[in-house]
Amino acid sequence: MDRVIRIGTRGSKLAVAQTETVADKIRATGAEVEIVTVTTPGDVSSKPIPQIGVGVFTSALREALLRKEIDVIVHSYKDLPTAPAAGIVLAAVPPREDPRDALIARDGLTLGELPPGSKVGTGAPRRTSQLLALGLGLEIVPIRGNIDTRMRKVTDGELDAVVLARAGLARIGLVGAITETLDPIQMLPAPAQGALAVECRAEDVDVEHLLASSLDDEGTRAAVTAERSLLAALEAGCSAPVGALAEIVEDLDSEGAVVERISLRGTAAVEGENGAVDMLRASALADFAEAEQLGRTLAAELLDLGAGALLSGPAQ
Ligand SMILES: NCc1[nH]cc(CCC(=O)O)c1CC(=O)O
Repeated sequence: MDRVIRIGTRGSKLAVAQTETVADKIRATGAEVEIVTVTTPGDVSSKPIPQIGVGVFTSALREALLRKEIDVIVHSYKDLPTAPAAGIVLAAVPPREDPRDALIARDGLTLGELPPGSKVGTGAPRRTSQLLALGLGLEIVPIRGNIDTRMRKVTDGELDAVVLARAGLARIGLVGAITETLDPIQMLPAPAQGALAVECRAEDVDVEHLLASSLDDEGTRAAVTAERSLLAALEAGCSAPVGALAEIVEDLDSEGAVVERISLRGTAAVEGENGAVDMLRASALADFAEAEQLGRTLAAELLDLGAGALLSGPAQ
């Protein structure tokens, strides 16, 4: 590569940390890399995400990419809208971090140890509905802001606990604060949680190849494709009460040879009786090459169960 590759990132500690890991991998190929910080409306406003609009964090970066102010974007994959962006390709999906959600509670408590009435902070309808559906009598308090701000609410005693993505905490060196990593049986992560999406301009073929060869992980791409296809087929976005987790598992084919397949679990929150929250759940297995179809199949099953009437807005 005979030019400097400019990677755009949001200014948050998490965004910068994940951009630096990607930058290091690209530098290892011998290419020269520069990191450019782009401020997005989502960083400036403190309103709840559903009010600012989906994709607030990504649009500003994508506009800068198309204006050629930057050449590469590193996104938290789960924050991307499901609709494709014109002129932009997903050049690489690097190996995923642990996709699970994590609890950070006072006094080292786990979810089951929090007494009824405990205040748990989260701004995500998906986390809110799954927490409420556990029937623990928790009081969900809407919060947002970066990871440090959310954690401080527990240290300050304003909240008993917060729920955050384990991957984000790991990337900024804070896994030590986790008091429980939540089992996906209790809390299915957001589609693509823990994964990164590395984009470039569609016409920038040299950069696309460099990113694909130095960063892409086939297994992560397949898993995330299945999860996001489920989300898209439910016509839901990144702030929907939808959880999904795909895992690559070993299975035997009809001749007894070991093959890799994709196992997908999904959940969607709908309004139950008397304003209660019902979590619909379903699972399915498919061949490795059928990720996209697997997501659609599972979405169809959830729709059959009643997922057409997803809880809307922050499910408080
Ligand atoms: N919506 C904010 C956001 N986007 C990505 C992550 C964490 C890292 C990841 O999931 O890749 C977070 C914070 C969180 O949910 O705790």
